[in-house]
Amino acid sequence: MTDALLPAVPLPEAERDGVYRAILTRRDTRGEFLPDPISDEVLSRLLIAAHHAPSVGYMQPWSFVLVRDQAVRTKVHDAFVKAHAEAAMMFSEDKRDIYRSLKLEGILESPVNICVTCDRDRAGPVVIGRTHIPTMDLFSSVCAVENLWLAARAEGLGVGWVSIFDNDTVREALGIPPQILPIAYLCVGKVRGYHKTPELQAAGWRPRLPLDELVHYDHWGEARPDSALSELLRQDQRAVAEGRFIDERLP
Ligand SMILES: Cc1cc2c(cc1C)N(C[C@H](O)[C@H](O)[C@H](O)COP(=O)(O)O)c1[nH]c(=O)[nH]c(=O)c1N2
Repeated sequence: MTDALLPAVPLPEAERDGVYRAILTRRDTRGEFLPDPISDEVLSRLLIAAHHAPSVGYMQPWSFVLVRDQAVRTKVHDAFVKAHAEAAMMFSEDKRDIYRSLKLEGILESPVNICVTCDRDRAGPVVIGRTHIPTMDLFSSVCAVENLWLAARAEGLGVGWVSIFDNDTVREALGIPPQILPIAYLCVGKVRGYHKTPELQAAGWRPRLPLDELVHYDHWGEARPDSALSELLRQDQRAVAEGRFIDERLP
């Protein structure tokens, strides 16, 4: 079986920059949603992006439940409120007030919610690439989520992932059958704008970690802080933080 190869050359500069721009300015959006509906044309493009994600054994285990119905969304929101109160008590006292002050969902304000699921039986019991690591199908659905998220950023939309609820309550609200796993509950819509830094970072919850310290060489724990790559990683990360990456760090 042969298939013509596309030339493996970099994308034209503006397109390449656009990919990096989408990645670097993508945000988890919660409090900025506008009620404007999303057109079917845009929604179709987002779903096309999601459907072209990589998947283990080409399983394409995902499905997408589009949720606009207010009654259904209210059930999901109720589940969030309950879990959110429970979650607050799990954090140490010094973090509890910050946690409670964070806006962590846009279920009712966004015009559409999309639940991305995983059908673990979609390609039969034996799947190329899942034979020894059974969770690979779950990760494939997450790849679809990230594709959708980046496409939404390219379209000027916001996406907020909500995972603070009991999954079975959400499954019941959406009528998802027992053999299908809800993977991601996404709030999608037009937004007033994107925060420049992740909200949890701005709130002092956690900083972005130094990338060069997350890279190991040949063996776990083997660091090369003085290598040329480590220095580049530090410079590139600084350039991202200062908004100079696309202008200064791409050739
Ligand atoms: C699997 C998973 C689950 C969640 C999230 C993300 C992911 C990947 N995030 C969003 C998360 O807080 C956010 O991605 C990080 O704080 C980084 O911010 P940016 O995405 O870069 O804006 C998220 N955000 C939120 O407000 N409520 C939530 O329940 C969740 N759940």
